[in-house]
Amino acid sequence: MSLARVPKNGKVAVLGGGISGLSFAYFLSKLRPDVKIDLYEKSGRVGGAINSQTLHSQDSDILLEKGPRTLRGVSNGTLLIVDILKALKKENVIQVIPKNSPANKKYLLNQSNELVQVPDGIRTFSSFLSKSGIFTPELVFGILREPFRKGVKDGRDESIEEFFTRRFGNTVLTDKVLSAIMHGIYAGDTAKLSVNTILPGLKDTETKSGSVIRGMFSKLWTSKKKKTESKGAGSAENKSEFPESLVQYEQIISPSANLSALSEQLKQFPMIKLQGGLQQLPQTIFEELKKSPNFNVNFDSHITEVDPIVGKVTSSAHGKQSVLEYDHINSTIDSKALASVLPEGSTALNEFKSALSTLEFASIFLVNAYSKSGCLIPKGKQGFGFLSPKFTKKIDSNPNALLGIIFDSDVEKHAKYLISNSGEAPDSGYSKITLMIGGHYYNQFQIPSNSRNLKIVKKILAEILQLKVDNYNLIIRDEALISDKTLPSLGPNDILISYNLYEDCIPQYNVGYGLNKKRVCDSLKELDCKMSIGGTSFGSGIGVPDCVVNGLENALNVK
Ligand SMILES: C=Cc1c2[nH]c(c1C)Cc1[nH]c(c(CCC(=O)O)c1C)Cc1[nH]c(c(C)c1CCC(=O)O)Cc1[nH]c(c(C)c1C=C)C2
Repeated sequence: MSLARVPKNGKVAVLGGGISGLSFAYFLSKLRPDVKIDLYEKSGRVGGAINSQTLHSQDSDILLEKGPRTLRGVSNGTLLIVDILKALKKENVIQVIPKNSPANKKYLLNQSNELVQVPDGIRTFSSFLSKSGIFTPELVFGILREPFRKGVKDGRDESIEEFFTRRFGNTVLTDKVLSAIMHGIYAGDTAKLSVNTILPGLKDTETKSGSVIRGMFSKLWTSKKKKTESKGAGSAENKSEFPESLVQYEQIISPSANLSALSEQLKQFPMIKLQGGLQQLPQTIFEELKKSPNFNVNFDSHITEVDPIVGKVTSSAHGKQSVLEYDHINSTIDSKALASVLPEGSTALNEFKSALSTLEFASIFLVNAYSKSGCLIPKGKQGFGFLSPKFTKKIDSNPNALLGIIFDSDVEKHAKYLISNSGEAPDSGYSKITLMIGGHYYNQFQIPSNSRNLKIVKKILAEILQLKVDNYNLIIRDEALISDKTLPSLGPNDILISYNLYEDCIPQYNVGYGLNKKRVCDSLKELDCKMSIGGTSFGSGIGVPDCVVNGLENALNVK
């Protein structure tokens, strides 16, 4: 069965006021202004994981991003986001980081606690090879042998680590490089993350060519040949470069979007941010939704039961219970939360519940640090930030469970406005960083207490960022406990440390995820019910742009 269209003047419930729920509500309200939309949000704010907070001191306002802060420039979701902000007259907050900006430099931590730049040219490539510890006879021998190793064609899922061990005979690349990249996207473990879900291109190449290296060379050759041929023929391909959902967006919702031109423009910018914080995105969408008489939001609302067959949502807010029936429910809450409010029922419903509950999550201890005198980022290491690899299979090879650190102030200082030509922001000498700690490590040992984690933070500042911590006065804030957003005036020797523990915040696309997602989709279809699901658990991916695309697809499916 496919999802039923919402009837004229029908009613739709959206569970979760994060970017996924808001995007779905926004697109549906544009496609079907007649439909009544009720949004249920458990907290008192919109945005979910996107959470920009401002602390006010006497002489400055300090913006702290507690969740995602930048967007990939080249992605379908970013095209939608930029077009939405333009349509809602917020294009003046869009900032971009050009390709050649120092803010694009990324570093990897090596085992001697040095930051080694990820190659962006020949000079950085040779220094990366020598300093990252990957240039070993083991790796060279592994690469030379790879084209002659037998390929496996059964499509069986395996971890990234298993795949690389099978193809290259060792884990040098995964331990020292890939594990870091996976820390920087999923906070996940290469020994568990699914190669079929996360790197499907690699698996595909092996299946088609029998070898990753041979397959890559053959792809390079074919694409070069295609380019020459199309140049010679002077032909432009007719097929749209965008998926059907974006084509429909341009046709129905935003006919003046010109996504092709926008896509060409954004290709120059690998990274996008919003002046005033990424929160501007959910907030702007929310302000637009609120203008509609057909939109209603229920804050502080706890969902106690969702019946996807009848379309019933039972919730309580401020001690009052409500039971309402809908023509459609779009759930964007995490899969565990959704499973916990589904009633017991048919085999298909139980199968749906069980598939939803299987997903693992990772938790993050997130610390924003700010110094007025700019002491936090090591000299000569400006850039986006650095990632810490696993180094080896042993859990104690990264005893601080550090995943990576973002150099927020470098990104802020090099951002340019997309629309106006206001140029680079003046350097006011401050530094601001975000430490990400924990992730998959917290699934292997107990999450340390906040005080233990703060000791780890000091150790990281001293040993990796080379800061003489004892010479500074640390102003420490547990943001979950402090509601007052004012700060004392900060001096040059003060360092603000603002921390939060986010439990179970990032879904882990581990081995078996693909099959499990299929179980979720199949059982949902079999239920013949009134529910679609979005969010990061079983939506289109983990990034903000993925959530927006997923919101559009779900809205188009019921329009
Ligand atoms: C250190 C931990 C983390 C850092 N970012 C995240 C974590 C867990 C979360 C995250 N980062 C990315 C995404 C996906 C976004 C999307 O698809 O839109 C998520 C959820 C993007 C990303 N970050 C890095 C890479 C290589 C990527 C993927 C490609 C891209 O968007 O360019 C690198 C990176 N992340 C962090 C650091 C410190 C870092 C590199 C220095 C922090």
